[in-house]
Amino acid sequence: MGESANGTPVRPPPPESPLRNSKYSKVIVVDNFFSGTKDNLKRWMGHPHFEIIRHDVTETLLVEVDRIYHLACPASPIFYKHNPVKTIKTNVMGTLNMLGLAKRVGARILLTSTSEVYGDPLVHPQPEEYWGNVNPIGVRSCYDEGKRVAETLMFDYHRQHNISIRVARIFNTYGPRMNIDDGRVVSNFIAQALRGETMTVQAPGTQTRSFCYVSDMVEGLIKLMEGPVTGPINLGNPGEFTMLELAQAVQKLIKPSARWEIVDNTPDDPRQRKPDITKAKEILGWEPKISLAEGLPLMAAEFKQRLEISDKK
Ligand SMILES: NC(=O)c1ccc[n+]([C@@H]2O[C@H](COP(=O)([O-])OP(=O)(O)OC[C@H]3O[C@@H](n4cnc5c(N)ncnc54)[C@H](O)[C@@H]3O)[C@@H](O)[C@H]2O)c1
Ligand SMILES: O=c1ccn([C@@H]2O[C@H](COP(=O)(O)OP(=O)(O)O[C@H]3OC[C@@H](O)[C@H](O)[C@H]3O)[C@@H](O)[C@H]2O)c(=O)[nH]1
Repeated sequence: MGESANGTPVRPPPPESPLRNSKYSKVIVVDNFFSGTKDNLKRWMGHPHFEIIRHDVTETLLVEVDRIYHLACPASPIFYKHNPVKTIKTNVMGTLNMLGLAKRVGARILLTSTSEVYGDPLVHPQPEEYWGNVNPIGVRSCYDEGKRVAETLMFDYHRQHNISIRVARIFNTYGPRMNIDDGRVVSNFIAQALRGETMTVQAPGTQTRSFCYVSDMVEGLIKLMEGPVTGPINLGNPGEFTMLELAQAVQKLIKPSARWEIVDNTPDDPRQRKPDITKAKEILGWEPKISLAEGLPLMAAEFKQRLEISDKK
């Protein structure tokens, strides 16, 4: 038995499934398309080892798999606050169903938890040992308390049923193919600047976030899934920026004449956030490679294409 980051023993992987022995990996995407879109999957459609199932994870799912990346959840604050009861159901019942599936087929399961489990953190930067500062009855609770329960379920299934688990605590991640109207800050600022709209900096503007480019995140998730520890492990880019600094970076990149205004914020917005990624570096040999200055232009170029904005405009 190996030892995990938090001292929880890691059980040996379940017996080899027939899928593990096949020459190629097969991927089954399960999504109810609440905030996602099939457009992002077009290039894989028709591939013999790729399949999509329209399914809501709050319902039971019967498939044969040996790895489960459990990402399904509304993730943008405007989406998760839109139907908070559904958000918490997705976190609780969705995670229970995915754990039930993992138990039935002997699969390893990875949960994409979040930096939001640290709430409005009183420790900075945030290490995995920090228990957080979360409002249990606020407008964000459906998401942050939901993810905290999802983590609890993961570890209870691990201890009680010997399920092989991995828990990633993801910090703000961005990149091409995000929903243009997703509502999160990087996509908002880029879309607003490209459309010639005023960027909406929510008050006070001095709150900080650390932004990780999507390809770095995917690499981190795969390393965690195939690595030796259960986690929880922070995955994120430690570069820390205020929202005003982000607006300035987008202005410099897209249009010097782009403007921003300070608008009202919603309650319980964390004032600071930055991952301590010592564990990810030491245990997984992972750290992000793409800085915000490198990632923003890649995202802006793809947003331009989708918004059909030419460089001459
Ligand atoms: N991007 C980030 O900054 C970030 C940070 C921390 C954690 N996460 C987590 O990573 C995961 C992916 O986030 P994302 O940023 O790619 O968001 P996203 O909205 O692009 O992806 C979430 C996906 O889950 C699907 N979904 C939602 N509810 C579902 C349900 N009940 N059944 C089936 N599918 C459902 C959506 O349709 C969408 O395709 C989420 O679990 C999120 O909480 C993301
Ligand atoms: O238009 C906007 C949108 C957001 N913001 C600010 O930008 C900061 C980041 O907001 P986002 O909505 O992008 O994301 P948050 O950091 O609040 O939450 C995210 O955290 C990690 C994940 O789990 C989720 O993807 C999401 O909950 C906040 O301080 C918010 O007030 C703006 O200034 N303007």
